[in-house]
Amino acid sequence: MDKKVTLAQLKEVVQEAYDQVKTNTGGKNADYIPYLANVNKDLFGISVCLLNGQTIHVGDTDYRFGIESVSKVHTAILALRQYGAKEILDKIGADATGLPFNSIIAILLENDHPSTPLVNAGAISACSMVQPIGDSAKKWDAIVGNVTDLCGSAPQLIDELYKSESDTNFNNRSIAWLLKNYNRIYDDPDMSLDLYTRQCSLGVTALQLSIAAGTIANGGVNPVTKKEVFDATLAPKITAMIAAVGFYEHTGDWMYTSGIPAKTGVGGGVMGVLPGQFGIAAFAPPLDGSGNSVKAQLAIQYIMNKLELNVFSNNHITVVD
Ligand SMILES: NC(=O)CC[C@H](N)C(=O)O
Repeated sequence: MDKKVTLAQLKEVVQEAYDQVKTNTGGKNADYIPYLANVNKDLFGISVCLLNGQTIHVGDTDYRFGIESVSKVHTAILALRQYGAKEILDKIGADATGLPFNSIIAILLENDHPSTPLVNAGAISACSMVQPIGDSAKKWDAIVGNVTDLCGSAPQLIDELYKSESDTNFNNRSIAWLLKNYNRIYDDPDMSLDLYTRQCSLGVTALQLSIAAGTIANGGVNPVTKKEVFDATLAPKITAMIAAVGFYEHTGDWMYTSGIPAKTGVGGGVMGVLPGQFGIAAFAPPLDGSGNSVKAQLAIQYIMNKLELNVFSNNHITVVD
């Protein structure tokens, strides 16, 4: 069913979601990365990017927060661009782990396979694959350039977060070297881990993330800059990965209750992709027990349900003047 909504009606729904969720006090900031524990817990913003490039934003959508695991999507796209869909499936995979994002057991259970670029193991593996192999500075330029193209503007490294995370990422160090043991790291393990840690420390806004989501929803063409960032054939691949594991061990519950493939990060960001319709992002630091922003989840669920949209239904909206 195709439903016509005006931009004003859509704005009203986003504003309602914001008003309903703003006072929620559930969850708490990530504290295993010291920087994140100190971010203002009351920050909250929602941004929607339509495929004609219009954006709707409410709340703190210009605040730069740590992109964290949402960056896994961006770098998976870069790896897909550089290697193609088949090689990424063979070398990393596109599977759900059903386990927490930083699980070591998942690597062992999957016969040494990192499962997907959207959990820590696969993301470190993806960073190792970024070309040119062996050149950390050029790899970093490629990672940042790709994030910039997807978001339509540049991210900024949050130095304090990078330092905080580098000083405490012992679990990820184990993952990098375990993967090396299984020949699943395709460059120097310490360099690959450092690139991963640095990309997680990029500061982005909810507005930027909604544009990145809009680029995926729009088949690889950035709706705002109109630049073709990646080939349209890769869009369903990356969305399939997000749908399979975007909320880690709670991905099934998330898809069931929200109907939108979305990826979370412990900085409090969530980025959702509704193919052919829009990209959405919400940001609020307090997290549930699995590291997913409580308010961002509620806000996106509210909007999807209110508009009666679902990636598994036949409902569409057309935004009219
Ligand atoms: N879920 C996340 O956002 C985790 C990202 C964080 N940089 C980590 O590796 O632990």
